[in-house]
Amino acid sequence: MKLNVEQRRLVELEPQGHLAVKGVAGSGKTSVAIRRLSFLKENYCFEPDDKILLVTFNKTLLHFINYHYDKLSEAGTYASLLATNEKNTTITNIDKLMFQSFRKRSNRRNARYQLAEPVQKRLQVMNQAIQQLMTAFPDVALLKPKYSRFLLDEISWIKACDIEALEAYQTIDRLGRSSGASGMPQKIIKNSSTREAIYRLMERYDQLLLDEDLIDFQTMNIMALKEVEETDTESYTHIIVDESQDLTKTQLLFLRAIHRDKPYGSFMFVADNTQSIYANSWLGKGRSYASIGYDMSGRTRTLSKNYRTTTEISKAAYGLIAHDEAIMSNVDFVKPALIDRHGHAPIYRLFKNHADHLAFLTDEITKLQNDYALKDICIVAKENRLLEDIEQHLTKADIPAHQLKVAAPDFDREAIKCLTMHSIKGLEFKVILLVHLDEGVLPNLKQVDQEDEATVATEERKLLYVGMTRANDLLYMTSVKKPSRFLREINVDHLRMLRDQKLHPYQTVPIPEYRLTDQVNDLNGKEEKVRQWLIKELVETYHYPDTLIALEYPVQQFSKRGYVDLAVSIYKENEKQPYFFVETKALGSGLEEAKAQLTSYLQADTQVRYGIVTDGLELLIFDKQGDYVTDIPPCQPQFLPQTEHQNVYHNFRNQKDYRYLADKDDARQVTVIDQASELVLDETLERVPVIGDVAAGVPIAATQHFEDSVYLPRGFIIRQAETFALTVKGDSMINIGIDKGDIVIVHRQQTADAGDVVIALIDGEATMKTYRPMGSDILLQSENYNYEPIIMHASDIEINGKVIGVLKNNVV
Ligand SMILES: Nc1ncnc2c1ncn2[C@@H]1O[C@H](COP(=O)(O)OP(=O)(O)OP(=O)(O)O)[C@@H](O)[C@H]1O
Repeated sequence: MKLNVEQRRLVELEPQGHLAVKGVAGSGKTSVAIRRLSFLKENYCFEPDDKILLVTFNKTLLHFINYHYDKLSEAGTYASLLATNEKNTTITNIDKLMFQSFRKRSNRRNARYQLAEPVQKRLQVMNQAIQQLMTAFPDVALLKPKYSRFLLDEISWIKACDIEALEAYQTIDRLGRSSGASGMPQKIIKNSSTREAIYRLMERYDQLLLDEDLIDFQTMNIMALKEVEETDTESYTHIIVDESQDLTKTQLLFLRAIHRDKPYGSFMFVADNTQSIYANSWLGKGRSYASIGYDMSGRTRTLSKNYRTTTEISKAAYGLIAHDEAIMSNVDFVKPALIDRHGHAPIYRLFKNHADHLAFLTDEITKLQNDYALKDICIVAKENRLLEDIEQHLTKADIPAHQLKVAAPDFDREAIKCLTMHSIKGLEFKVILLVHLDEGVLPNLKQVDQEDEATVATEERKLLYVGMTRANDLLYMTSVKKPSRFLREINVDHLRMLRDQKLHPYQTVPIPEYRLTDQVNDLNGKEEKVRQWLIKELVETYHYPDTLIALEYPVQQFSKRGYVDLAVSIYKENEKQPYFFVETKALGSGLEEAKAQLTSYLQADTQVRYGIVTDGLELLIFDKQGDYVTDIPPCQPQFLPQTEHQNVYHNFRNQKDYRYLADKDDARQVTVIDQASELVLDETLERVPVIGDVAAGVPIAATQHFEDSVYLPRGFIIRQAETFALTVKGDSMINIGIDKGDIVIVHRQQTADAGDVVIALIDGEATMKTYRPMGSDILLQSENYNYEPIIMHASDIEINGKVIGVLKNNVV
């Protein structure tokens, strides 16, 4: 991979303290971070105590980096990058790093704290603390065991923000959540007895845990921070933090504390706020670097090109975030730029039940195996529980699948990977299947107060964005029963129903936009919704004019007459005949019955070629033999009734051929298309009169009357006033493509150069020949071996003009 200029500059920047790198998904942030590590190691580690740290938030990303660069270094490309086992270089994740400091502190102080796991233990202690404090705060309705989960979250947030005093908590903006969960009796407003009660609750809860030698995860982080602030044992000359937007304030302060300030030292924060998906993150909520002690004025760089995904996937993903005011107005938002790499549009499917969903995944993955290795395919869901069924189902169908273990992921195993949206952050796979994008799952607003809905929805929208931007080549998205509201935010033009189809997923057409309503019986019918969606697709995506579409098309089956829901006809040799029949069913109502019905209609009509059945969620296309066809055949020019003459114009001035389309009823309506480039010429047309006939054989009498006109682009002629046209009689010029019935375009002139095709008058009769002067004689040469050349003295020949083009008579 060759870095672009901006990326290379960042890698090779002379280290001068702190720097923020903002970048969009897939812009090479991680790639830059890793190369930067190598650059600093080689050039800016002079002293024996100089050390470099590359830290990630996500553990899976850490493994992914090691996996990737292991591979690269095996290939000899980045031998110096595989530095994890070298003394002065550490690549690790923040939790591991902080846990080590916490352990050191515990050992130093001979303390035996354990993490309070599982969550039930913490809830139990929380309930105990609530009971003990209830009487002290009788008016705080939030102090109830039923809110213990919510209170745990709030306390975790206080610690993550390194809030060390009640006064600080009373005044801090509560970004990420403005109130209690759904049904909460009180808002957590500033300077309130509620905030005081929560703070005291935290102290009590921590003490109760400590009594059992327990601490929670956030306290462990605080202890780690204290350890490095107090002891100065661990320090790094250079620190690079990937995914900075996800770190809590405590974690960021920890990193600041282990950074040793040297004149050639550096601290690079790499971040993308659009991918900030954690409630407790600090910078990701739009807070400034100044809040953790770094002034970034003039110290920010941006990477805006997404190299990972195709233009089609990027457009869909950007369409999603463009809907979110909170994301767009964030000061650190970077507008993504597209690179020109094209592929399939993202595929979206909705299923009415789990069985259909699982069947689709199995079928599709079986097909995908023709193009991709299993390990390059990753199934992603919001929650682990949603992946379990799928994993089991695939395994039963002999498709190896496994949930990637966060602690020790095996990226090389030849099996489909299953991951949650959170743990896939920072990673990429050739094919991503984002499953269960169901309303209620994403977003899950069940526990959320109305006021907080927008905030939580932003977080979950970002989660979907993260998932979508993991795909290199192909992105599938699925929902079961009810699609996530976010899918409605993605313009349906960016999505397809199947990999090799142009068809967009079902979308309800508003009744005022229904087409062919004069043929519709019940505008409010359920089946009509699906039919109208398909009509819209046939017209807008497959380009059939609605004049070729008929509803309730009659089909005679022996003595019985049936009616097909929709028939598309085409013209063949100017005769209209049915091309395909369609049966539409109400949304999600299944296709079996419709397919049987349509098969009998196909048999009954001798001309129709294909049948299509759809219920909006599924669509089958088959021919008369019952063989399935990949896509609906698009409308082609020859399917339409002939309304134009189609001819070829050969331009002698540049020796190029053009398609010349003239309206049958109005010769002035002309379209000229360059045959090589297929581009339509956008030039003013000039009228050229057809003034008579010219012999291309024996001379015939020159006539001078206006019969007709042709219209030509201005660039084809030299001067309109000097241009005329003649209809060709005879066949003496056939070797250069001028035939009987063609119209030649002539520029009026009295002289000619050798080789010009001229109109010459001999004894008042016009003939067309190639002009060859021979001293005082002129040879007029036919371009047909059957005709002898004519030799005449120059004074006996009058040149009337030079042929500059020919409009062929034959229809193409
Ligand atoms: N200049 C480049 N030319 C070609 N490919 C590139 C370039 N820069 C990055 N890539 C590729 O783009 C993909 C994304 O890179 P990387 O993971 O470093 O981006 P990122 O900004 O960290 O992404 P994210 O934040 O979405 O995880 C990788 O496959 C990488 O190899």
